[in-house]
Amino acid sequence: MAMPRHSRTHQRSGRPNRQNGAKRAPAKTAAQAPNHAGIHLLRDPAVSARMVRSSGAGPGDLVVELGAGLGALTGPLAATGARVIAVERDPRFVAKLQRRFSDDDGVRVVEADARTVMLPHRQYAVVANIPYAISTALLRRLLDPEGTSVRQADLLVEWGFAKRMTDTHPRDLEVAWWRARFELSIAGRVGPGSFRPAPSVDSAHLVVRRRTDVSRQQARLARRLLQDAYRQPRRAARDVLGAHVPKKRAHRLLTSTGIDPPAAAATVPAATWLLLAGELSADAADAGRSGPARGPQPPKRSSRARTPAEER
Ligand SMILES: C[S@@+](CC[C@H](N)C(=O)[O-])C[C@H]1O[C@@H](n2cnc3c(N)ncnc32)[C@H](O)[C@@H]1O
Repeated sequence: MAMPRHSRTHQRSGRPNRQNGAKRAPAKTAAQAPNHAGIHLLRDPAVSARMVRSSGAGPGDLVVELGAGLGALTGPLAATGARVIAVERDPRFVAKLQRRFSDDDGVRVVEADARTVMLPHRQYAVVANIPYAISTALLRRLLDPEGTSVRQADLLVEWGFAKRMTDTHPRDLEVAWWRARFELSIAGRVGPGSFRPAPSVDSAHLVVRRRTDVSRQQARLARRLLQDAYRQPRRAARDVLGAHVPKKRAHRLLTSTGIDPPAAAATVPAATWLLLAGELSADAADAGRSGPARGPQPPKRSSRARTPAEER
């Protein structure tokens, strides 16, 4: 990413808004009153250390830190020997970061909005204690299939948000689709005492890892199945799958994954649709075709749905 050591790539809006780092809940007491418009800085070095360790950052790696603040994560990240691009929107923090890391060639401070800053083309990791208000926007940005080459993201987000992202039955198609290509998991719960000032809700260390066990074709098929299932949640699972393979095959595949074929599509976990997409992808490969199987099928290998690991 060709950015100057300190580049002002985007104008700040100038509007006083809660996206400027607010951990959502308004302060209730003077002692809790947020500095810098509600920004909750990380003050627990154990949390920073866990996040940095989890990111796998090391020499030769490129890490983008979004919302670097005063550098609670930037410092430990730089200590791993990784190259760090610290993105921060607030010029007051930018100035402090620049002073703190002026002698460190491995850290580049960029004054920009994390939602629009140019992201690297080469593979990179993200580590961030991001404002709750922009969690969705950032995930959308980072996990855009066309967009970026993010390998892993370690994020501090609101606990409830992390639960929604890792739910067996994601409420939103978009989240289900992210989960077909990335593993989203909660690595730990982080209490308000880990931040200054303390927010009024718990946070989660959310880990997002690009899946290496899902082929492009499987992901494409999973998207189609998920779209159908989310758009017609009451439609029978066998009919959703039956739009892509003959009915008998759909029946067998669903049964082998423990799904009752007439069950409503909405009751099938997102992970199962991904598994089924793997089966369709294998069918297409077996048939020597590039697209999903549509017409009558050759004799089946096995009615047992293979796990993504077996697909490799
Ligand atoms: C919750 S604080 C975390 C700061 C620091 N990473 C830490 O853990 O102590 C969020 C930081 O993100 C910055 N920020 C807020 N909105 C941003 C945006 N859209 N783009 C870049 N930085 C932003 C804030 O100025 C603040 O420094």
